[in-house]
Amino acid sequence: MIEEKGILFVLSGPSGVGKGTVRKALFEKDTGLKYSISMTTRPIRTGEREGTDYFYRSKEEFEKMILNNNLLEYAEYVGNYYGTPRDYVEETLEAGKDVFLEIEVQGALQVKKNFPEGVFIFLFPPSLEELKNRIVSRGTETEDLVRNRLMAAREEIEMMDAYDYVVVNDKIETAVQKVQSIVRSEHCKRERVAVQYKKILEDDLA
Ligand SMILES: Nc1nc2c(ncn2[C@@H]2O[C@H](COP(=O)(O)OP(=O)(O)O)[C@@H](O)[C@H]2O)c(=O)[nH]1
Ligand SMILES: Nc1ncnc2c1ncn2[C@@H]1O[C@H](COP(=O)(O)OP(=O)(O)O)[C@@H](O)[C@H]1O
Repeated sequence: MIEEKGILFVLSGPSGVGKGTVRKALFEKDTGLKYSISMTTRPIRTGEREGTDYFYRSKEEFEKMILNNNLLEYAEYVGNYYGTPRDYVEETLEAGKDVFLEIEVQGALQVKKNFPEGVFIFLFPPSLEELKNRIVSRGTETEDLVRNRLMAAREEIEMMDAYDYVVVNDKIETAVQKVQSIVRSEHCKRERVAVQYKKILEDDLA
């Protein structure tokens, strides 16, 4: 019996494309995926909870974690740090469970260096116009920041080639279904490898 490790799935894409929205809808379904809760220095928002949405830490605590190599990746994003705790990801994968990260593009590219066997999904806006509408309608950004985010989005979109899959986030439910299909299809790939390996062992014994 071969011990199967879990699969690391990474959902990423430009700010405002709908990563958080798609991830939340995905986790309402029974996928068996384990969500890796990130560490951040940004202030907690009303309705959020420590240890559910994020682990909220001071800048000093976060920088200590960087120095101790406790983060699989981290990025500075709009003045705050965000990072993925290394132990949770490694231990969960080791236990044979799949891990799901929802992170911005710089972080996803760092993960790809450490975990090239991960499955990288790029969430793509239906158009730049719609991306702008989503950033504006969320109402969290000033006009200048909206412009900065759109400029950053153009650069982020250029990174798309580094990803295994691209999902257009037109209708939320369709995008979620596509991500679910990717998860299922990756399971089938692993199963195929496992079956082939088993067959080789049996052939050797025959
Ligand atoms: N690199 C990295 N990005 C993260 C992490 N956790 C969340 N993010 C990203 O940080 C960005 C800002 O997240 P947040 O402050 O929750 O705001 P919102 O998602 O824009 O409402 C989003 O693009 C998240 O996907 C992480 O652990 N690492
Ligand atoms: N498929 C979609 N259609 C319309 N609006 C969407 C869709 N997905 C997300 N949104 C909206 O776009 C805004 C940005 O979504 P959010 O999940 O915060 O993006 P991100 O996490 O990528 O920054 C939110 O107001 C959200 O409700």
